[in-house]
Amino acid sequence: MTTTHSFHLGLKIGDLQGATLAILPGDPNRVKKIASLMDGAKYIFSNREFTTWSAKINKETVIVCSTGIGGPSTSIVVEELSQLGIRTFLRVGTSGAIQKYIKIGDVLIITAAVRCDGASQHFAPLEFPAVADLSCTIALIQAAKNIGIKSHFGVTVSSDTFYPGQERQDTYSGRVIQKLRGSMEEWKNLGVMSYEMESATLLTMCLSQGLRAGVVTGVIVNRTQKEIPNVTLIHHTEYMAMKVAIEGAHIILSKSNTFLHRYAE
Ligand SMILES: O=P(O)(O)O[C@H]1O[C@H](CO)[C@@H](O)[C@H]1O
Ligand SMILES: O=c1cc[nH]c(=O)[nH]1
Repeated sequence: MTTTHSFHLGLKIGDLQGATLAILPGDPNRVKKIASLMDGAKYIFSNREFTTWSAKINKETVIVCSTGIGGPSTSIVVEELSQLGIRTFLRVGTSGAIQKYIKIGDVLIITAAVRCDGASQHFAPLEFPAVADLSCTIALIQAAKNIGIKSHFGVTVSSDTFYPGQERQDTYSGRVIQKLRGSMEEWKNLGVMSYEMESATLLTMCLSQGLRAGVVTGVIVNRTQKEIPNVTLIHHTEYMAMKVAIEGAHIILSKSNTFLHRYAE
């Protein structure tokens, strides 16, 4: 199915100039920053939490579009951009580490997500795994290496809420419902790296519909030490994750990368 105008993103097919890859930050304020790190950054449209710019990598158009926070708005972005021709999605976001060995400022390449969201269940039953595309994951790992950033790869939990779903106790009510008490310790013991809020929806949607998706997040807090991130540490970490996403896009679009192309075709 194709459409000429998207209801939420406000995009027309011509705006994409044949782009097949989109970089998806959560925060609309990150869109211009990401596009400006590439060639020919151009504002396209903004509506609600969805801001869209385009830019070029090696003369090929790449779309940068914010998802807002959480699965429901992410699912809208993936649906409307895939209707307009996008086939590869790279999420770039922030996350809270739950393993002691992960430091603030490290980047996490997400291979799979624990589906503690609601939106992904509208696309595939819970037994279906939220797994990243292998070629995107390899490209992001290579990208972090090229840039010289410390990266880890593994699983994240995607939660619908920032506070109780990630077992934060220091809240207005101080209450975490019984079902979620001890959940952080459990994920930690199972080797999960982090919490964030969109990957499960993105990865489930893409894997179940023949689309490619990869995820890189910058670690802005370590939950084994602290509940709330320190805002002064966020910008550098965000910047490093953005650099990895752009370099990853570069690798994915590079025609000389025969291994990735053979794998993806
Ligand atoms: O920085 P972004 O991409 O928004 O990602 C993380 O930050 C938000 C919560 O503060 C959630 O969207 C979470 O997934
Ligand atoms: O702890 C964190 C940090 C960023 N985003 C999240 O969802 N959780």
